[in-house]
Amino acid sequence: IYNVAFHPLSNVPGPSNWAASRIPFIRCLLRGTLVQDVERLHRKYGQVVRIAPDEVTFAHPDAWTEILQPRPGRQQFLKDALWWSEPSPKSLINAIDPATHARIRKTLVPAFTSGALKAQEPIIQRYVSLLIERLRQQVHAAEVADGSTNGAVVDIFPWLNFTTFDVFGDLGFGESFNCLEHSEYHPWIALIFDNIKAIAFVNSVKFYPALDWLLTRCIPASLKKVQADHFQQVVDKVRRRMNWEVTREDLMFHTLKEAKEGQGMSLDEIDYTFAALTIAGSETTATVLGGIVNFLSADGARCRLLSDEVRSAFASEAEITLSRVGGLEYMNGVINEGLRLCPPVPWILPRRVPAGGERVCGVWLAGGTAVSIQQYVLNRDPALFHDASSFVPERWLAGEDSQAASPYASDQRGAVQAFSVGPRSCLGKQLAWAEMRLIVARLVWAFDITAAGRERDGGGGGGALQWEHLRTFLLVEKRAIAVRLRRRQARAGGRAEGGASGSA
Ligand code: HEM
Repeated sequence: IYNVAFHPLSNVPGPSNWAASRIPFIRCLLRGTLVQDVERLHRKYGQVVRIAPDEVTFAHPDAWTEILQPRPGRQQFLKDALWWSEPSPKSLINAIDPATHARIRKTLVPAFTSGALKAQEPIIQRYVSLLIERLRQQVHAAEVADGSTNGAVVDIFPWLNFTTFDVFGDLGFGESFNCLEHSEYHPWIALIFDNIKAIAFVNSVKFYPALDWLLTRCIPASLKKVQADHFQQVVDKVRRRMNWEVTREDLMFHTLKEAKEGQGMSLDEIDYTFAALTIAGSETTATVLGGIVNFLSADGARCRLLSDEVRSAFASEAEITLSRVGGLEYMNGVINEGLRLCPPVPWILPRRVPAGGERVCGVWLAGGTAVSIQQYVLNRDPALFHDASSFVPERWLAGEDSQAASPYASDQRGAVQAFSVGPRSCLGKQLAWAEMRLIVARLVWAFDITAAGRERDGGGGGGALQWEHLRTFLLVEKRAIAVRLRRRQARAGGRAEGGASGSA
């Protein structure tokens, strides 16, 4: 009764059972449906909703700057210790203290500049070429088997994951995970999603400190062992990388250089940071790519627009380089639309309102209140985007926001911040864009892509897979995206693949 009627947050809109206890939140978190359930609450109660006794969540464009962007005269909203605290030592991602975070981030920044990315391009290209080669082999094998030219049906999600993990393995540790080489998940990677799911479960226990001790002891020994083995593999990789005299400037180069000089990160911090980076730098990019392929495969007209743009921009596959793909306007629209509808971090985990309280999006909140941002919900808000749940790359094209006649003129493009903003925003944004551009361009250069099957429960959304049905356990759970890949066919005035040089 106190939480609902007398608590300082009792004036914030929201369902009374969520305001009364954490239980509805935890139930949805453990079911993996929190994002969809909170979306229903936002549509009913508005852009600011109380989703727990001490948490208010925002699907409001101003929340990005008001919560995450430090401003003069205002204290910073720090990451909520409940989600990011011990037992692990500090890493870039879980460091809460701004000075610790800034020290770790400063060490890593040189590895993520445009100059560094240029030097990393040959490594990224190598794995994108291997991806295309493996997919071509599948098409060839299927066509030989059934004596047709119908191509092959492929679940594309694992292949995208293989590529982003192999790229990160090479860039981060100097050794690929060899997923593409062996056409299967490295056993360590196969466990990552279970590990993330486990974190969601463990965190739900932390809401009840009195039970925490007991429930933590209920976590099966086998799960604890999986987590320990997982981490040990990163430690082994870091140690191997440290013993190599590598001159190329990969992601660990500057970190190790500073560590040798007794600066930057401690060994523990390096281990934990690179363990977190392996997931942050691979799962995320693969999710957006999966979303893009899913939507395009179900929309022949838009897929053709994209492949026409790519195929007419380059005379050969070898010409598809980072410096040249950046200028493809329709492709940029496709990727932006993928980031809008399929954000791999669908909700930004809570920050705490600083002591003394602050106003956020017009609502006064007491110090210590947890505040989170629902970017999946925000990006699909019909009040902010015309035809909000449809995949429409055109909304991002130059001029659409200034032509009064365009249905997308009033779209709030700035509300989409898939990489977040402020000092904790994504460090790998440029690397992610580079991978997405090269992979999307090379896929539509090489193949005509169509959806191979649609979910039987169908209805709305578009794509072989209904994105709205995917569960979230901090990150988005992956399900099969069955697409038919055919070697590209010549269109009027165009070239068939035989005319393209530089095969992978
Ligand atoms: C499309 C791909 C990606 C998206 C949409 C994305 C999104 C995000 C978001 C939303 C955050 C902030 C999370 C929070 O504040 O709770 C974040 C943080 C981060 N991301 Fe990404 N990410 C992507 C790819 C990558 C890649 C490729 C890397 C590196 C290899 C990377 C490294 C990081 C790191 C290190 C942080 C933590 C930064 C800090 O706390 O200072 N991400 N990312």
